[in-house]
Amino acid sequence: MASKGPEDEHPSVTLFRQYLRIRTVQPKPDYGTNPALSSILLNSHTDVVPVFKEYWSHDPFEAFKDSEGYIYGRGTQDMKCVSIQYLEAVRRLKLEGHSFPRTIHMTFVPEEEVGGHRGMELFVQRPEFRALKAGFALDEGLANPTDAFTVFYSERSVWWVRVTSTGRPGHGSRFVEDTAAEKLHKVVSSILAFREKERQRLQSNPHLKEGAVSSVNLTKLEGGVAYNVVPASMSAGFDFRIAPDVDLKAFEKQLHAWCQAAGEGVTLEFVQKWMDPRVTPIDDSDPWWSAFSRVFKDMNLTLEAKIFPATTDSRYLRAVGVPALGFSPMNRTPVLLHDHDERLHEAVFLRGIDIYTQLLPALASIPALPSDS
Ligand SMILES: CSCC[C@H](NC=O)C(=O)O
Ligand SMILES: [Zn+2]
Ligand SMILES: [Zn+2]
Repeated sequence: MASKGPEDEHPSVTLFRQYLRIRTVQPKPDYGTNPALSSILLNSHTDVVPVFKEYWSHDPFEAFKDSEGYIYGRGTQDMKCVSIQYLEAVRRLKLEGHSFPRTIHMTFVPEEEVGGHRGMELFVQRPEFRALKAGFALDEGLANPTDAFTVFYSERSVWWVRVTSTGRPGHGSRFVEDTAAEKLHKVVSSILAFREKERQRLQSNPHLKEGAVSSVNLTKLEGGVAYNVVPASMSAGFDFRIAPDVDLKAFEKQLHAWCQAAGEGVTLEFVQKWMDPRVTPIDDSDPWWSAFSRVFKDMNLTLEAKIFPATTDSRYLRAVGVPALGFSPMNRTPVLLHDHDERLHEAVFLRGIDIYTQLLPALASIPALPSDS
């Protein structure tokens, strides 16, 4: 038989035959026609966050698809969709016989959900990363419930701060002076007042988006041994997300000042402390942005540029000088990352592949730039 359809063929054979169709013929193999130019890096992380299975309508690891076409599963939005969309767009472009001046690399990295410290943070320091010669990167974004797509050009700096207050212990029935709890309460009040100020600033200005103001939440309280023992030490944990225009040195001083104002024996330590916020240019004079945004104009799609409210591996890429945009092609989709019933409609997923199929040629065809030499 000359050619069997893929339906009754072993998938390994199909894959083999697809590989054979890619024209890697010397002396002009089609794996990026101008290796002197910097490459396009398509990054995605493979890890996902845990689930509370009992709150899910379907098993979060079964990839259940309902009768309307919604696919349920941990990672449908964050960000297994994007990994497969990259692969499918590249596969489509290869099957159509395209090749571009710039090489396209895909990285599938671990550990993003716990800070990327043993993932992208290490990888960007490796010679293997430098060998990729990445000139521009795409990484994850967020869904947008409206018709528009969101793209992220920066992100807030994450600071996880543990404030420890020490004071005099004693019997729970007495007015003990200088307790750890009183002083911790003062710091908590100062920080929550800052939180309220930022919340009001966001609420009162419709032009401001979530990522443009700083946020903080009190996420941990630790201390105490018994109801009738005043503890000598108590601590509070805070998750700060600091807007990219904030002077971080000055903000750190402010944190110390709040601790000092609470009294003696109040100290702070950092569990996460990002000090290098970067902004990827999004003006039309920037060739990467110009190519990226032009595709949306040509496809008649609306694009909203924002600051990512949380953190992604893009920060490590930007910090080593690779301009990165956070983009997950999910419009008309509620933001359900890390949530119960995380899901994505198959039509939105498939449309995302179409978008990458337009985006990748545009980015990989940008002619030589001053930054390439
Ligand atoms: C600093 S480690 C935490 C990384 C995590 N990233 C995605 O959710 C976040 O909380 O933003
Ligand atoms: Zn993610
Ligand atoms: Zn996540």
